[in-house]
Amino acid sequence: MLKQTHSYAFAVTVGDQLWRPKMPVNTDSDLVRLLRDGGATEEGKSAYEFFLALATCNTIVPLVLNTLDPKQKLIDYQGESPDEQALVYAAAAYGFVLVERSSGHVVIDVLGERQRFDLLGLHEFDSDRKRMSVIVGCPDKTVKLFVKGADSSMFSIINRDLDPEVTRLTELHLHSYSSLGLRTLVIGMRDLSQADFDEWQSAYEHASTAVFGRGNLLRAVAAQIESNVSILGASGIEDKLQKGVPEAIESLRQAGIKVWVLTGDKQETAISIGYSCKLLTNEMTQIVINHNTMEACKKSLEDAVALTSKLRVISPPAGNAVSVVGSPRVVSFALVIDGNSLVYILDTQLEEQLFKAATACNVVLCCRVAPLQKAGIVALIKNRTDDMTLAIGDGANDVSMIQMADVGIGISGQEGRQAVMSSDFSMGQFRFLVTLLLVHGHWNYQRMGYMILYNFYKNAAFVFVLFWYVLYTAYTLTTAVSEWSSMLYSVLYTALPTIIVAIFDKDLSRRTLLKYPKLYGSGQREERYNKKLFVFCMMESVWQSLVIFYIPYFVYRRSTIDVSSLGDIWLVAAVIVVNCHLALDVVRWNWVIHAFIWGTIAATAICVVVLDSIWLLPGYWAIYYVMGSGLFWALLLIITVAALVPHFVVKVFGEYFMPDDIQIGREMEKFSGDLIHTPRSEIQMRTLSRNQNLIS
Ligand SMILES: Nc1ncnc2c1ncn2[C@@H]1O[C@H](COP(=O)(O)OP(=O)(O)OP(=O)(O)O)[C@@H](O)[C@H]1O
Ligand SMILES: [Mg+2]
Repeated sequence: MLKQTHSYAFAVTVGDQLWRPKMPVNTDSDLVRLLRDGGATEEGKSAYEFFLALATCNTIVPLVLNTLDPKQKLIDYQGESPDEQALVYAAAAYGFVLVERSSGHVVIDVLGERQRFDLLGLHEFDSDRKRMSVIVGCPDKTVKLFVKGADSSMFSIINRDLDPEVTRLTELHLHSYSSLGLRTLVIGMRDLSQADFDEWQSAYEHASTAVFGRGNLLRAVAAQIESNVSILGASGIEDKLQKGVPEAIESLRQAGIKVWVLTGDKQETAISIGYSCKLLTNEMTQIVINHNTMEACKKSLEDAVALTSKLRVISPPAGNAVSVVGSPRVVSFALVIDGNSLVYILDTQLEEQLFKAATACNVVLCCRVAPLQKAGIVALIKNRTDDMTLAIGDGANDVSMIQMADVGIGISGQEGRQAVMSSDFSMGQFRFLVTLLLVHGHWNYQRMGYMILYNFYKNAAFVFVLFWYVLYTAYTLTTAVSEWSSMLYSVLYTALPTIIVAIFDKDLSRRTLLKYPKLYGSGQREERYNKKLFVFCMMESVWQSLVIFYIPYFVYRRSTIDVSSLGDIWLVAAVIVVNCHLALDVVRWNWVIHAFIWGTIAATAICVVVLDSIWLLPGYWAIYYVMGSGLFWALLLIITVAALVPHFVVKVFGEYFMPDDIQIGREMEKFSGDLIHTPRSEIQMRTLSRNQNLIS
């Protein structure tokens, strides 16, 4: 177990300079002594080779940094795997300081003595093999293979003839490390004879120069040489959770989002991390599926489905997480399933059972899964439900699932850029996901929903006005509104306010949305865009068009004004009505919205006057015939009021008698004094009808 504290155990002298690893590591004095003095004993030799393996079997690049003191330099280890960095720092602290790396060799300061090791071969780590290995030519002319990897993959390649006690003890230690939530690795070694090496070299050269299927050939060569390995030791590395992860998961779950965890880690580590991020709780019933045969997996899945449905019958559904005193206890389930079992389940007839069991559980935790299995799990949900899936991950092994999910998010961290490069959004910390979904997701949804409806409405309202006119022209499709005005209606008279409101308006503040994650449910219940709202907004546009058309029609029916003047009145009235309609729906006013809504109405008036002053156009002087009279202005006012009264009344009644969560939230914001004193649990929000899935 390697812990970082503040003591330097080792430094390297280069010329008159002192080189120190950048990260201070606390060391075990017994182990340091064993390494220094115990070269002759079996235990000392193993320890020596263990640290040599840590220093050589990696892809870390050492960088030498200057310090304020010209006599001191810091060695910074850079690499894509934070685990490898930790291990190389640990090796350095015990006297195996990686000083230099080139493509063909590494230089390691071994207990004060510089040694050059030839890198004869490197089988890179990949998440399917779950191990990596290097072939090293040592200064004493021996050739060694160092391997490190996940326990599951390492125990399958060890030399069974060697001391079984070592294996047993290693397994015991690994179990205790992973139960503490540490990420474990097993390190092994094999001495290669010249014949072994020659055989490997020719196979390796053949594979690495192959034009087709190079990856598979190289993997086969690696599998060939990575056998009969003897165990040198195991390591446990603390993988600290980022700040705010438990709180973020809690918020997401309150928002009705199902959180599933897919990790390449060992089962015990994954469960322990599940507890520390509060995804798993002691009240949960854990269903563990961890088998090596299809029959066993099938039986476990059937049992899981039966158990969840049986216990659900006697307890309320999962969505109703609020338990009332005296009511039956809410039974929540966590499904823990490992990659071995998924091999027999994904892409087979058992997939359906897995889907049933997983959706019946509150939490799903998949461990030791390969990258393609991660994508398979996302596809399991995506192909069977209408729910949206979101995958978030930080490593190269998360790329497939990020690409498979509807929304892919990459965390830019210490594990390289692959996840970020393949994602739709990238962020520095997991907790920012809450703001992305609950705040920006909510705002975007309500803006998009409203703007789609509003655009249908405003265009329909105007087109209906033109249509009513056609009824009086024997369906000849002549129009009272000039062609210029018809075109400018969409391009100028009503376009900009729509865009500005869609950018600036916010139905609720960021603070409220973050404080009450259940407000996110509005999107899941499709409250801002649905058939009912669509029909309602079409009815509004019919009503408003009737008001806009018929009031001037009846008023001027017996007058001498021509059809172009009437057309101008219809146009100006329509622009005022649809813009005032928008103004009625704006929640958060600012000067930009004011400027664009009222400015657009003013701009329309100016444009109409200018167009009617051009003697070449058909409606020349039309507006001047009517705008001089008070009747024209009174009409505009009457039309606007009459057109908007139903919208206003429905809005007021709806908000007063049937307020939805958003409206309650808005009122709370208005009386924010009360908001501060209202305990969170007293505010009842609706439960969700649909779920969304988040997979990380
Ligand atoms: N550089 C490495 N060298 C050797 N083995 C490694 C290395 N990195 C990871 N492993 C082993 O392979 C396993 C699988 O790694 P993988 O990157 O697929 O998932 P992970 O990093 O454990 O989990 P997560 O899915 O949370 O990123 C790890 O649990 C670890 O035991
Ligand atoms: Mg990883």
